[in-house]
Amino acid sequence: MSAVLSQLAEVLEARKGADPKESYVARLYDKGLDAILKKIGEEATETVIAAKDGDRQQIVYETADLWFHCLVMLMQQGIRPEEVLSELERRFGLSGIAEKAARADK
Ligand SMILES: N=c1c2ncn([C@@H]3O[C@H](COP(=O)(O)OP(=O)(O)OP(=O)(O)O)[C@@H](O)[C@H]3O)c2ncn1[C@@H]1O[C@H](COP(=O)(O)O)[C@@H](O)[C@H]1O
Repeated sequence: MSAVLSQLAEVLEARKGADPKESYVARLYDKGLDAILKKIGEEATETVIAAKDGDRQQIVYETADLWFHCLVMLMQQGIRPEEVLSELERRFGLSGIAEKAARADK
């Protein structure tokens, strides 16, 4: 999971120097932050609609679109996905659940 995000982040970083005519991501960077944020808003709405409809396949598809556009925003802001994953790990650690799970494994 984190490997996919890291590898995709590398591709998104490389797209900063790509031709907007040939790359969707380069086109988004070229349009700027507002265009990226607009896509996040649209994909979030589409995810909500898919969940309300209870359409399992569509929920997965739209959530992937939402996560992807959030990743584009992070990279545009110079933030690596690992920073977000570390924050989630930190919260998980704080909750004590990780520790309990590790003890149960022994
Ligand atoms: N994971 C994705 C990915 N997920 C979604 N999308 C694009 O996000 C858009 C989703 O928007 P919509 O559903 O609203 O569809 P749309 O009407 O075509 O969108 P707009 O043109 O209106 O923005 C589509 O154009 C999808 O192709 C993605 N585009 C690219 N990637 C990855 O990013 C990498 C770099 O992409 P390029 O920059 O195109 O080479 C690729 O190798 C892929 O792995």
